[in-house]
Amino acid sequence: MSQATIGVIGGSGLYAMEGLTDVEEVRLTTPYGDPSDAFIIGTLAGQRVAFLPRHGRGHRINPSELPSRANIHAFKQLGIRALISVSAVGSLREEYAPGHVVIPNQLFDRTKGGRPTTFFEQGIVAHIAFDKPFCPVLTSILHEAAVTAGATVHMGGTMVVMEGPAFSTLAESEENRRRGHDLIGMTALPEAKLAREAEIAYGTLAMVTDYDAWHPGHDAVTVDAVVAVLHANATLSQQIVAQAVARIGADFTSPAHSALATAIITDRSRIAPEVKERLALIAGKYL
Ligand SMILES: CSC[C@H]1O[C@H](OP(=O)(O)O)[C@H](O)[C@@H]1O
Ligand SMILES: Nc1ncnc2[nH]cnc12
Repeated sequence: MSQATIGVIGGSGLYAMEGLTDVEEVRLTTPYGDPSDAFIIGTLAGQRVAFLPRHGRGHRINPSELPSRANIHAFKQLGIRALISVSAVGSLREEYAPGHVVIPNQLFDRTKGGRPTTFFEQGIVAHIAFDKPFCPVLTSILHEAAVTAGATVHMGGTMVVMEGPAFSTLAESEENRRRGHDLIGMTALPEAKLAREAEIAYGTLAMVTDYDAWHPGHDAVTVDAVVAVLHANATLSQQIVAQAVARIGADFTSPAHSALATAIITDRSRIAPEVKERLALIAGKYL
């Protein structure tokens, strides 16, 4: 079975990773269905890295339909300890301009409740701590990497995750600003929550592509405008990822790696064998 220590999940505009050597393509299956696509595993900065395009090659899967449990389960099968998410985001703040990079430190859930958000169900209950939804260790590595790559980068910010796929109305965009949110996207949840349940450190490299709907001096967001900014910054995002990979050593540790130690509340003697089997990879050592 192929193994890697660092995962990269590419969002809009990032469907392949440059600079990988000794590349293999791996298709995985999981108890939660198939991941978004085959994984591309290769060596970057001396480390085995597994890349997955979140929306599939050709961008076929919408944010509500993403198989996030399958994706995270498959990263866990590969042995991933740090997962870098690259995401295209709208900005809700003047200072976070299109072309800039933001490393968010908070999430606010405005999805509509249809996305499976946990591995722990149907006979087992776990409540993970999620006050810090992004791994602080990985977050600071991503920040350093972005500085080194020469990006205009902002550390911190709250990303609101909306359901989509339509972009926000003007009223919604203004309300998100009144609430103090800084960025908007459609995919970081439940992905970040599931990564935490799987004890994988998770951090987001947010590529600002637009000012959403609120900015009086900018047109409403369109896919064409988002893609144009992403294309202009494609090399930059790849360089940041490469810099981050080089900084995530073999000894990388994160508080996320023990997230389940105090989270499972169910009486172990009452967990059915088939439930234990389904969760063997995610939580076996605690069951
Ligand atoms: C193409 S604009 C909207 C689309 O882009 C973002 O995707 P990702 O987070 O995977 O980069 C956003 O969440 C929407 O899915
Ligand atoms: N304005 C926006 N709203 C939601 N997701 C986005 N991804 C990129 N721009 C976005």
